[in-house]
Amino acid sequence: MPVFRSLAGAAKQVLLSPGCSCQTPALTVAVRAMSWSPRQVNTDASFHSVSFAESDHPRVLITGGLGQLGVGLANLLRKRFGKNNVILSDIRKPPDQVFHSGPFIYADILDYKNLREIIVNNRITWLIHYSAVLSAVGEANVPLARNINITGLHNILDIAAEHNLRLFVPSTIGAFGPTSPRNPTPDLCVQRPRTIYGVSKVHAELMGEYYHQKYDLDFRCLRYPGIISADTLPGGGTTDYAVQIFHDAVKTGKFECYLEPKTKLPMMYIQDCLRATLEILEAPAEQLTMRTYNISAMSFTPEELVTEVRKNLTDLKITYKVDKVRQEIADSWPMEFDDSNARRDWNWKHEYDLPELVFTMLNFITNDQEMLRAN
Ligand SMILES: NC(=O)c1ccc[n+]([C@@H]2O[C@H](COP(=O)([O-])OP(=O)(O)OC[C@H]3O[C@@H](n4cnc5c(N)ncnc54)[C@H](O)[C@@H]3O)[C@@H](O)[C@H]2O)c1
Ligand SMILES: C[C@@H](O)[C@H](N)C(=O)O
Repeated sequence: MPVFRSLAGAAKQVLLSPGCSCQTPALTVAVRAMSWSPRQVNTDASFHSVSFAESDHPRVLITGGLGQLGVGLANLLRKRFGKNNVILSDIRKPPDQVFHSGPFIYADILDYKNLREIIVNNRITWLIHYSAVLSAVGEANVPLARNINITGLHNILDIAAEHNLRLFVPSTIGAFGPTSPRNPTPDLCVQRPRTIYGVSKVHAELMGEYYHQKYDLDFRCLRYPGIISADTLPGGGTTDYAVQIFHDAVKTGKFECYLEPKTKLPMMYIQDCLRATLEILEAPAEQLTMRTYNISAMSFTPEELVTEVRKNLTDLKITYKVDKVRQEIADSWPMEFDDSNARRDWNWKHEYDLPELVFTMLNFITNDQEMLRAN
């Protein structure tokens, strides 16, 4: 299903998901009141209840793991740390193949007690917080985005501080806005985003850095560009067109783009994104001069992407039907991302550029289609 064509539906689906305690404004308030009470975050508290030898493999929990990025990250981390040391979680039912590929658990980030139980019972040492409502769905449902991206994040920060966890929270190019320098956008500059998604991600960056400085929380954060993957669909963002084009090109030979042809945005192939995530998580603390880094691989416009796809699928037909909301968002985001600090501090290097990305995506989706036809 083309995710970007049914944002209202997607927002509704998250709202109505079993276990998601965010159905009405009244409930929202109740959740906030309840989830505050069990916390013992004060300056005298001893958060560091259990410590693990450095040589031990980390025990990892990934929240929001059934979205575009979580399953791929779990696969990568399981190869490195062992299948049973990486627990994938979400509030949705996992597909069979995910359920059978390693530990999966129900975890609602709005339920602090449930989170604490999972962290304690599974002796979690690294928390990777992927649950979020992305930019376009967030604009369609601000209360939901505020609840998941801000209230949920507060639970995550407190639980991580309380249990001395290494915490990774991704941020985004969407954490910048129209008054930020856009070409290129450095790590440190004006950040006045105009979406609830962007506002919540700036909040996450600042809160994480504050907890690091105040409570010694091992907070690590990367600002991801738009991520492109072949086997998982994006969850309702502004950059989703750059995934959908490959599926439509292979299946139907045509694609309708909701952004203008000259809209330039930073993008990255999923494998680079997940490898960067593992690298920042493993980087020795003394190498990190900052706790929030831009990472970058390539920038392109729809027009440039189409030109590259047509080198492989010459008959691809493109039409443009601009979506006002997403166009406005894209016009306020970085065009080129300056990631020189990541390259200097922990040796970040991307592997996929535009031709490599297009080749890999088309290959994957074409093979997938052929296998489907054969079965
Ligand atoms: N995909 C991208 O292009 C991109 C770019 C920049 C940053 N990011 C960030 O990376 C992270 C992962 O992105 P993604 O694309 O996989 O997101 P996604 O939208 O595909 O998935 C988010 C997941 O969060 C889950 N979720 C919703 N409410 C929840 C709750 N109450 N408790 C637990 N889980 C809940 C959803 O079920 C969903 O599976 C997000 O924080 C996102 O902001 C993604
Ligand atoms: C860029 C990113 O955060 C996400 N893909 C979105 O468009 O919302």
